[in-house]
Amino acid sequence: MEQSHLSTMSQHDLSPNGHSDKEGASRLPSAKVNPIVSGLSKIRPPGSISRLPKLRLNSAVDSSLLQSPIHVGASKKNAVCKVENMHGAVSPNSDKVFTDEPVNSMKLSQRVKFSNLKRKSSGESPLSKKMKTEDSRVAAVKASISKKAARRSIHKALEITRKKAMKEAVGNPTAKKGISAVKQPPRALKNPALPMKKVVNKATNVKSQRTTVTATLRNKSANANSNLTTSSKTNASGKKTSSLQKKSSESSISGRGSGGEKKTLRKPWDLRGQVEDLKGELTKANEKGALIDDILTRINALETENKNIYVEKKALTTNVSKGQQELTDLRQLIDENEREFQGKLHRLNLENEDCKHQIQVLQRSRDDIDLECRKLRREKLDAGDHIADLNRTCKLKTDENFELSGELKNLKHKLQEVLANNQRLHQENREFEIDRRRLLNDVQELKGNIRVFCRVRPMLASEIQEQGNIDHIELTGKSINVINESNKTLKYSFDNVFNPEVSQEAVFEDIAQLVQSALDGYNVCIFAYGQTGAGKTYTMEGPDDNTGSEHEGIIPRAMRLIFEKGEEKRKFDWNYDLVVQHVEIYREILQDLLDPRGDLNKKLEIKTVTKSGKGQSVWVKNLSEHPVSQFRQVNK
Ligand SMILES: Nc1ncnc2c1ncn2[C@@H]1O[C@H](COP(=O)(O)OP(=O)(O)OP(=O)(O)O)[C@@H](O)[C@H]1O
Repeated sequence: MEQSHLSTMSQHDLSPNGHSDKEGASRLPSAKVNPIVSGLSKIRPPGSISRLPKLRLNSAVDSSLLQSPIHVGASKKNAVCKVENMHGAVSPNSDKVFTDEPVNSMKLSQRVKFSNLKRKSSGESPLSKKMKTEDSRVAAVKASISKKAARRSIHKALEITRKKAMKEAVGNPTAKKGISAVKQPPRALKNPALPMKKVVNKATNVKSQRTTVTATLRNKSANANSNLTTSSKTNASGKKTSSLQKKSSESSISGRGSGGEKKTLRKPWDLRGQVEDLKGELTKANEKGALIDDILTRINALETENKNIYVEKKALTTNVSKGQQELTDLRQLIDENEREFQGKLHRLNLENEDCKHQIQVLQRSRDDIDLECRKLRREKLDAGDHIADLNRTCKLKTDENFELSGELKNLKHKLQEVLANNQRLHQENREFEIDRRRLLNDVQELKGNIRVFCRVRPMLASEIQEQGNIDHIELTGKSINVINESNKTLKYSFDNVFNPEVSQEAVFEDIAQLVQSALDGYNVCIFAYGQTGAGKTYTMEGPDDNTGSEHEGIIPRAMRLIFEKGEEKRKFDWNYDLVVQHVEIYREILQDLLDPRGDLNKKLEIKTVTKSGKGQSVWVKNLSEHPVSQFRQVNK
């Protein structure tokens, strides 16, 4: 039954909020296994001994003592404490010290965090080292309160207390009052939650009561009932003391001891027996007092330890807060770094894809280049063969060139001779040209500067149909014989007479010399005269319909000859600039036929300019000029 009570109390004490919370206990399995850690983890401020938790000891306390609600005091070092069996939830097989002090939930949660941090951390952090140190200290404290050590301390204290009590009992005559005081339980001891300072005060009262009991034993003559009555007057506990005294008396009559043992009923006159009983109780009280002294000593040690742990835990808490803040900062930094890393990773993946694509393109290009290289190597081999052939050919050509160089030298020499000869011929040609011009001009002058040709056109089909053949005109060389109506022959002589069968080319042969005279720098005028339909237009220009170059008239043929003669003269360093003017005189009115504006009202005037030594030059004022360099420009 004691053990089951212990288990229940342990679970309740370890709840995070200090109440009977099984759920809270279940969340803290480690606290269940080692409850002293939780009790010590609740750090008290230095000097607050009144709030220290009550300690529960293990089987070092006698079972009868635990069952009996006897409160005793011990005088060792004037330290007083109490032990109650009602809270002595100590396991007989356990060396652990328990406390019913509510455990601070925050501290426990912090401890759980420490454990979590310790588990999460792969290395040995300073916090985990501190926790390990704390656990080792707790283990040391538990070991110090081992069963054997407690028994030795209790026996020693009881021995000392017994001797002191016997000495005082012999010399104290007022023992009768103390008997009732011994039986009187202090009010503070009924309340397990009383502060430790009050417990100490009550224990001081118990000490004085124990001294009184010793005095009573020394007298050996006091009446138990009367003593019990008298002690109620001197006891500071008042009414409660009287009630306890009555309980003690009844207990004595009923014959059962406080430890549940069966006691022998003492007769009222059996003072010796009663003294023996009191001695036994005194012995037990002394044992309890020694035990209390030992416990107080350990309490002081634990308080000191508690203070140190408090300071350490405060420092650890500060360090943990800093560590948590650092951990939070590190996590934020890790998150930022992770986001940045993810962004960089994404960019790198994209770049990687681009690189892969570029690599594929480059690989294809490399394959193409390899193919091209193989092709070029083959071409190189072919080119090598070709170069060899070319070298051979070049060598042959070099030899040939050497031979040709000799020939070239000879040719150059000949060329020099030809050039000299050409120069000579050129000079001769110039002289010949001058002679030719002079002779041509003489011929033209001999022929006459004004020459008249007569051209008889053939009869048209319509004329033949209307008039038939004409037989009254006879052509004889350079004259025409006309038989008039009186049958008289009239002879007309000309520089030349062209019969109807003479072609345009034949007519132009005589005209061509005049063109040469014009190119030689002489003024030439060719015009046709005759009645309507005589054939002037045909002779000068050609037929209306384009029937071919053989029917071209004098003007186109003269123009072609001018350009041809000009090109020939260029070979002999002659340069000609040709301009064209085209004017029509109709009814004494001049008309510019090449006027680009087509101004028919433009007034043209024939002017004559006298040049010194060159006679007169005729020109038409306001007549447009058109430079030409090719025949097709004028044959439109
Ligand atoms: N030598 C020729 N051979 C063949 N046909 C010719 C010859 N001369 C003129 N004719 C023809 O005679 C016709 C009249 O000729 P053309 O128009 O040249 O006369 P014209 O003197 O210019 O007349 P007009 O003064 O009225 O202009 C034309 O049909 C032309 O083809």
